[in-house]
Amino acid sequence: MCGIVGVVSPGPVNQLIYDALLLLQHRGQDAAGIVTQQGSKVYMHKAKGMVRDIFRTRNMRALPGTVGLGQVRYPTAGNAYSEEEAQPFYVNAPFGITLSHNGNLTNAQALKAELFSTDHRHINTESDTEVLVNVFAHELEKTTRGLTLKPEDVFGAVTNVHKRVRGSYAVVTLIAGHGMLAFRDPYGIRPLCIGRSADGTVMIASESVTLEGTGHKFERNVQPGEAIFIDMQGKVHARQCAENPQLHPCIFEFVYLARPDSELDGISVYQARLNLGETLAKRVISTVPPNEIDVVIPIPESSRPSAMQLAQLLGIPYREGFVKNRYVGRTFIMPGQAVRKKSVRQKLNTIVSEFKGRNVLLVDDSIVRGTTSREIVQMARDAGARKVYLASAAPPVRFPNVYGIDMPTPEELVAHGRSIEEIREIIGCDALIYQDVDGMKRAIGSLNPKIEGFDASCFDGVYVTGDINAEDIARINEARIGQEDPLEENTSRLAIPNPQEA
Ligand SMILES: O=P(O)(O)OC[C@H]1O[C@H](OP(=O)(O)OP(=O)(O)O)[C@H](O)[C@@H]1O
Ligand SMILES: NC(=O)CC[C@H](N)C(=O)O
Ligand SMILES: [Mg+2]
Repeated sequence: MCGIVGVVSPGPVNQLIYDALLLLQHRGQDAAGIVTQQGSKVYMHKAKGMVRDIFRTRNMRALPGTVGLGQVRYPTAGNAYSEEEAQPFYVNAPFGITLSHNGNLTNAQALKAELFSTDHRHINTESDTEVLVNVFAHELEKTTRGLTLKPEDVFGAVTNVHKRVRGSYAVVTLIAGHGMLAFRDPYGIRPLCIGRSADGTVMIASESVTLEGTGHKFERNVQPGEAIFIDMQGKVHARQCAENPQLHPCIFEFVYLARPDSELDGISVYQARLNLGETLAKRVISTVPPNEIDVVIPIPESSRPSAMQLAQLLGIPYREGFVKNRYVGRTFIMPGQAVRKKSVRQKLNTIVSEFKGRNVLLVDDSIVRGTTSREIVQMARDAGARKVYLASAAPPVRFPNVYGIDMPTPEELVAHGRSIEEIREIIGCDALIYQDVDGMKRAIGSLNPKIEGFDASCFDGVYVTGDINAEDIARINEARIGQEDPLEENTSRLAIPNPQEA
């Protein structure tokens, strides 16, 4: 789940894209990049790190032009350590194309071989995005004649991309001298929306908060399979390019990935989290009598709306017991288990008086590797809690994700192949309460009946593209394992240790 943005404007776009990337930073902390175009020349700056550290004044000055793209990266293919895999990606033919991608291609390796043997294109990194830009460039080459480019040519190329590419992809791309194109995979797994400002600037971005926060009015979501081409005059052309589009957005966006002040595919992320808290409250009652809970404490940041709603329904005080150091990023999207584990302690600290002598119910939005929960439960005990109960607003994460969330290895998921009691033992809490899969789907799906279904694969093992088997998962997993930072002593692919060893 990277964050992407594309802009066509009457004025300079460098600062606008920078501001948009700050509003997408929660979607990717490892690398960022901006590309702009002035005349027929393309300007790019990309590097590892957070947006604020990458773009200095001299870099911003070197990004002139009124059209551009930006990306914040959270790697799901290749690795976090290679600067070349930062986005956007550039290919020089045809026209000069730059592309930014949120998602993950599940047939990237097959496409890479095909690109070499059939299309005679060399792919130089392990990034699936480099594969994607080359497939698109090859298809655009085929649909265009000479130096003119018509919207039909662009739509023809996207139609062919949909035929060749599998997996999830929300994309913004710049075709030098011609305009900006955005498209979304036929299942709409990753989010993408379009908005406009009073001066006629058109912005396409991963989340609605990016549009609103930069002075653009949200117009609509890009439909699954749809392509939107904005020419250099700012005229918007749109076309459905997939044969059988179906809206199945990733449910984990609502659980954790997106900002609560965004609306994705007609659903307020905040309301989704409140609803999750409501259904979770009912499950808590059936496990722990509410009179045995003195206080409900959220695990900052993402669980707050669910915890608040749960506490209200149970009639139990909601208190802040952990203070978050705002200068430490999101731990789940950090690369490598060692850094994630260290960061939980750096990021959260207890207010001892909220725990001392109390039975506390901690609420988190999700438990994935269990890194956060194990540390947090221990911290609550160290602060003097009598009983520590833990509730998760999402069901157990039991299956790998192949669509743009970095959880490719089943063994690293604390809930994989384990009973709730076994997980409870590993986490070390006195009771563990999980949301159930249907409850989660109902809580969120009820907010937009038009949604045909969700990609909830990490919870239910059902892959919406229908073409993922154990072999694919092993291959995607292998590709990620091989990309670990050799300098990191404790890799992210460690199996969960026994409680005795922990
Ligand atoms: O079981 P784990 O592998 O630890 O992953 C789950 C945790 O990671 C996320 O928090 P994160 O710190 O990334 O971000 P947040 O501040 O938005 O909650 C999520 O909200 C859970 O707290
Ligand atoms: N999380 C994402 O969307 C990642 C995009 C792309 N697969 C990359 O690794 O750069
Ligand atoms: Mg969290």
